[in-house]
Amino acid sequence: ARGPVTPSGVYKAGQPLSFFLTKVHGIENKYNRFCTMDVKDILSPEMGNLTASCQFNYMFEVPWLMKQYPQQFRSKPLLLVHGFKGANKASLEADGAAYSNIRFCQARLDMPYGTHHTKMMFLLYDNGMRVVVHTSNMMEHDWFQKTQGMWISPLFPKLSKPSSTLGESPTGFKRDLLEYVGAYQAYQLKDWKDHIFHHDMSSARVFIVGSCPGRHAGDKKSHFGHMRLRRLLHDHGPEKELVRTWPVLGQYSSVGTLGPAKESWLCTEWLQSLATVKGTSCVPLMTIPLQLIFPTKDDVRTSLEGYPAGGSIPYSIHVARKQPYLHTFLHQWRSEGRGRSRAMPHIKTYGRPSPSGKELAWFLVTSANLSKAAWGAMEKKGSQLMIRSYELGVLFFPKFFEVKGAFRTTSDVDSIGGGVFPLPYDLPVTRYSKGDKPWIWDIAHKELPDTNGNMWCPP
Ligand SMILES: O=C(O)CCC(=O)Nc1ccc(C(=O)O)c(C(=O)O)c1
Repeated sequence: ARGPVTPSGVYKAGQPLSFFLTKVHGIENKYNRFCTMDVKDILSPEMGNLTASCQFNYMFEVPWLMKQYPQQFRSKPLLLVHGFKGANKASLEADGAAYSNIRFCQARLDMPYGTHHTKMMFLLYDNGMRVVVHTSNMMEHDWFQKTQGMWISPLFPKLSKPSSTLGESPTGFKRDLLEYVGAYQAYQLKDWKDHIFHHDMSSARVFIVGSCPGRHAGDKKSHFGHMRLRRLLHDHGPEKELVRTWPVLGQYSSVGTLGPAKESWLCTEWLQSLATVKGTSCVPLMTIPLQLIFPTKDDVRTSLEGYPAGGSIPYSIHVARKQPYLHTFLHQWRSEGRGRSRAMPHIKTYGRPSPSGKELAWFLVTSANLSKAAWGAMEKKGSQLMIRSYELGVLFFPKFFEVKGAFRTTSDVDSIGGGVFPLPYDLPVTRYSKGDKPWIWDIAHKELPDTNGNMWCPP
């Protein structure tokens, strides 16, 4: 099947879920034809006549980023929202100084060890606005041979006058996006808050799941991080009976320190949130299979990029050796259906698949890795949630896409379409083989050469 080939054709074919993977260079065309978009496709005039944009991200290669915009859009106002301080901030601002249309907003990071991880685009057109929530840094390597994900909003039409209530979606998208942007308390974001006020976002069918640094207590405790996900699953999640034996799935590209035992945070507080079902979080956690997908050393070694792919999978030996229990939950990166087994994951996704993997009760694509910094950790006997980083994701529930019960899924590119959820990887998952080790970026890997015939000798 030839399938759509223009950016707007591919975008339309991906509706209404609008969940895309980035184009992977160097693989067969068929794997880049459906539900895939490249950065230049997102910024194409076919998606709208751009008048201004805002890029929230962690890492920016400014000259490369400017070249991704069509020539006629390169002079439009561009705001870069980052979390850099000191020399890194000075270096980024120096890169931007060459472009008179670029302005900066430094996100405040008051908690130690926090990062501005959120990856989001605001695209303002002459006839509306679009929001993109994704997982790629604004640098060439992130859009070349990795598996990355994105949700691209519908075109939100302009309202005749600004409103915080008009233009609200069934999922509260406009209110939640405004709350997230408001959390920066940054004057440079005022114009973009006004643009959000000025647009009709009623067609958004996903929920915002964000994190922002701070100690969130009272009713704010459920506005961010894993407690936000717990609240949304409680209000809109699957029926307890449907998913009683279904695993909780986590897939990510980095891991923080999670504590000395699985009971410290992973299989208590965090799993409690992800295992929440409609109406209750009181589920017997011991009965819930936890399946974590994280690339093995060999997945990285034999990947399209070879060992250098591991430069974006920053799992440190100092963290890994403190938590050997984590390795009992690990599964390989497999994406035969999407042609991406060798395109290492920088995408982060979480969900509730059936044991066969043919059904899915909910799905989250987000910037959040498996870390307390990203998801938050309870303090003061669970009265407050402490989050260190900015993160952003969008959550898909079947009922908001007129699907009864669970999504039917596929990772086979030939059966994408018709309301089936296009998975980034193959389900059911594949356990680590005997002898498989998780990828660790700060130790040498010299037993076997990678795709390019090189070894990995970190400094
Ligand atoms: O912070 C932690 O939990 C441990 C260290 C770490 O994970 N750092 C990091 C920084 C930037 C990015 C990014 O690419 O934005 C990513 C990522 O996305 O994997 C990860």
